[in-house]
Amino acid sequence: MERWIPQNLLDLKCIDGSPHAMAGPRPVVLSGPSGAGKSTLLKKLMKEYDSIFGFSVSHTTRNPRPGEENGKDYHYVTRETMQAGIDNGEFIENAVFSGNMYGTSKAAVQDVQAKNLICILDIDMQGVRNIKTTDLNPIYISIQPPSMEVLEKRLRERKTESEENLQKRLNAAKVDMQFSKEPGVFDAIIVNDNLEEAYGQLKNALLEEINKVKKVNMSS
Ligand SMILES: Nc1nc2c(ncn2[C@@H]2O[C@H](COP(=O)(O)OP(=O)(O)O)[C@@H](O)[C@H]2O)c(=O)[nH]1
Ligand SMILES: Nc1ncnc2c1ncn2[C@@H]1O[C@H](COP(=O)(O)OP(=O)(O)O)[C@@H](O)[C@H]1O
Repeated sequence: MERWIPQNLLDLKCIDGSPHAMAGPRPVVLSGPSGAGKSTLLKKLMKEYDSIFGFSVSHTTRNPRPGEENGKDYHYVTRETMQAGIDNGEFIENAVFSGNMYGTSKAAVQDVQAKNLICILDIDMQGVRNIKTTDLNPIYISIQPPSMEVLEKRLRERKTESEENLQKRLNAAKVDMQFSKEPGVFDAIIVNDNLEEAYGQLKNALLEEINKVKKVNMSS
């Protein structure tokens, strides 16, 4: 078994032991406004391809929603714990969204890559900007709602947010929708109107990486 000492981000690619090898398939970043359907789509993907994709479990200071599990949806932590982890260099990126801290720890990505799975990150646009300064080299996919009106309706019907939080998310969504139009930021932009169609587009965007993993799995 290869001993792993994560010293810097480069090591995240070195699960086969070779220092600069593009060992596994590329990770996948899903971004887009809160309520656009990122969780819904990635859960569908992980259900259909459970031996191919693994979720990078972020840390957050927000409270768990009913049905969410610590360690599965997020690692729920206090601000003090999160800040200590950041100060200690344990995070690849971190951001404040709607008043709460969120971040991807090195361990979250490492856990998935150590299983030779494609690591999926669900992160906001600050996370996208920050990941772009690292050498993680993921495929960037933006999930967008068909309109602000539909987004608001879906967020309200999800019934997870207070009115104040909902407004914060809608304001952030406007900025996010502009950001997604910046050329070169995303490899694919998927408008989640009809869920099945959006899911089909997502699978299509990831087909090459899915096939890479299938090939490796078949030969091992
Ligand atoms: N930068 C960054 N953003 C994250 C991370 N985890 C989640 N987010 C983003 O934080 C935002 C709020 O997430 P959440 O509270 O789960 O609400 P939801 O997106 O409405 O379900 C979303 O845009 C997520 O993509 C992370 O580790 N880093
Ligand atoms: N294509 C769709 N049509 C209708 N409702 C959808 C669609 N995609 C997602 N939803 C619903 O919209 C809400 C927001 O989706 P969610 O996956 O939680 O978004 P995000 O993770 O981007 O915040 C959820 O209640 C979800 O069931």
